[in-house]
Amino acid sequence: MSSDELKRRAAERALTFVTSGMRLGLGTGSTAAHFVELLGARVRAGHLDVVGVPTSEATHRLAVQHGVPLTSLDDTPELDLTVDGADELDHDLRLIKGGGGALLREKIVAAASGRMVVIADQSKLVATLGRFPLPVEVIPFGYRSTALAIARAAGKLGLDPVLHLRSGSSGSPFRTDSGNLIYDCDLRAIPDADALAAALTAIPGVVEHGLFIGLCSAAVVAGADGIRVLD
Ligand SMILES: O=C[C@H](O)[C@H](O)[C@H](O)COP(=O)(O)O
Repeated sequence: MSSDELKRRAAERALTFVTSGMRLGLGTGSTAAHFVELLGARVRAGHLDVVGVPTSEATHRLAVQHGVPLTSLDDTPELDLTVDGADELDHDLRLIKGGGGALLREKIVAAASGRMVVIADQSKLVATLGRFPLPVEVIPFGYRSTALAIARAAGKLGLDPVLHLRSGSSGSPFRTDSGNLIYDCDLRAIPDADALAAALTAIPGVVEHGLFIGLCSAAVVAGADGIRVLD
């Protein structure tokens, strides 16, 4: 079974967490896109009555396309449930997110939600976070100084945070929906995610990092042998 089919199965299962009347956070990425599409089908069929807050401009467009009614955090500052993908998750439901550059809005929306459910295919579940390069969002002012501070915080000699580039472009830096830059930090393993998260948060030019700790309450993980719900 393809990884995309597994993502869709996880998304389908996550619909069982949704009930009418819920205010939902809508994640970003290929897995979350399956959820938005399936959710839209239920809404259009009259089986669910929900409102969603998208975590990116891309998800906003997708939700409109699939007929999911939208609101904003300004109008609806508290949400019931966010369903989102992840780049990695461990068995303590700590996550790396932001491979698609949406980590800032994703974290704000997750923090405003009573529950966050992550949907993923089995390949994302790891014993120790860090195989996926950790995205760190920084403001453009002084970004090279901020990169040095990130390398120091990561405590790895020779770590070279790499500026995330636009896909398929001529090498221009990727800009987030908030106009910031992303550094990808290839750490191989993050043995103490809490300490790293605190160190990154303390750097003035860092807007947010892709470590999601204490935010995710359940994960739906789809593998070839079935679906597991971790909580
Ligand atoms: O910024 C992107 C998000 O954090 C995504 O949820 C994450 O990158 C996973 O994306 P995908 O479901 O496409 O693997």
